[in-house]
Amino acid sequence: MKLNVGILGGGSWGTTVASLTAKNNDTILWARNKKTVQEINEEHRNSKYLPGAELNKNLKASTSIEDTVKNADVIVMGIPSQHFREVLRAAKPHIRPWVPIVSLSKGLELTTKMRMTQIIEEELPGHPTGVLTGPNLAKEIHSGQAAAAVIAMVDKTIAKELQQVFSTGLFRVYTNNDVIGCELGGALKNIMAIATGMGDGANAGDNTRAALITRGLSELTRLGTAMGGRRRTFSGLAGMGDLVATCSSSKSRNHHVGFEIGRGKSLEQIIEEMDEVAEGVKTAKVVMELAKDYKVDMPISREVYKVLYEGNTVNDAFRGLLKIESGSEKEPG
Ligand SMILES: NC(=O)C1=CN([C@@H]2O[C@H](COP(=O)(O)OP(=O)(O)OC[C@H]3O[C@@H](n4cnc5c(N)ncnc54)[C@H](OP(=O)(O)O)[C@@H]3O)[C@@H](O)[C@H]2O)C=CC1
Ligand SMILES: O=C(CO)COP(=O)(O)O
Repeated sequence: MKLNVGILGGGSWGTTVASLTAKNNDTILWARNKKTVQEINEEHRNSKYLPGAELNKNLKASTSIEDTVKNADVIVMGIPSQHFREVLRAAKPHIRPWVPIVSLSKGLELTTKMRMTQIIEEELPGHPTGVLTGPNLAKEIHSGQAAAAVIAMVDKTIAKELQQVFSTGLFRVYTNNDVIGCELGGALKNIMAIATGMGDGANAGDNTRAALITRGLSELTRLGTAMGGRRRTFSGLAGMGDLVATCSSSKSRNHHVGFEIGRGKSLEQIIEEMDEVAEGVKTAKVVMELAKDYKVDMPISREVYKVLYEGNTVNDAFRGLLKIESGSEKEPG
């Protein structure tokens, strides 16, 4: 069945997902930047975020939130987490009552510690909500490389319908009804990507990266399950899958932040030089509070936080991790 899809956010991921859904559905992408909208409509490109990528010719873009969402059968939010709520509020008066809202974002709101689907439920109660997540580096999907993702929704029937909307030949979408776990997997792995980036930038080696990924998985599983996610979810695409892709890829913005820190640059300079979002930088702050709230030990996240915000060096971080007594791998998390 062909649906009307309204996607908010013309960055690298919002544009990528819009180009995928435009293959089989009528899709409108909202971007606030007029030049981006004009370029998508006239040249089928978004050169700011996806240089060199050719977008689906059926994709239409608009600077009007109202026009993007008013006839939509599903709304997709590709807005970075710290701006998610303000854009959703702007769209709210124009959204029909029953329409499902799917988040693409992998972060937590700094001021409230909320997940994006919690924000949707708070701002638009009664709408089915979900998240599309997984190991999905936008630039690879544009180069025609195969990838798998998860659509997580509590309502299995809607999840199955949306599975069809997002799936294309090379983009394979699975369903999952653990929204909390899927959403937390995507947000928490970004901190681990900063950690492995730091190691890679400082030439720490492949063994170190593997140790960080593996212990990172146990760390994010510990917090994720304490917050209500299912353990099994963290070993799936939204957990381990995304963790492995992001922690080992120079295409990841979070890995890039860590890498440049590992090479000696300051966080301020790195952010200044970046045009795209690295969600893990803010998520690291939220996670320190969540770790306290849920009484969960998060040693890797803590060391990343200290480097980002307390002036510690990458060497301090690795020394800090090595000082911790190594327990048994059999223990929970
Ligand atoms: N890129 C990827 O590979 C993937 C990203 N994600 C997640 O998707 C989410 C979106 O990221 P991504 O597309 O990569 O981000 P980008 O940094 O590529 O783009 C950000 C987009 O958000 C817009 N934006 C920023 N601030 C505001 C605001 N205050 N109001 C309205 N629009 C705003 C930008 O508009 P403007 O250009 O006008 O500034 C731009 O369109 C993130 O949470 C990310 O973690 C998930 C999977 C893969
Ligand atoms: O989430 C992503 C891939 O799944 C994208 O990661 P970055 O935001 O670090 O680029």
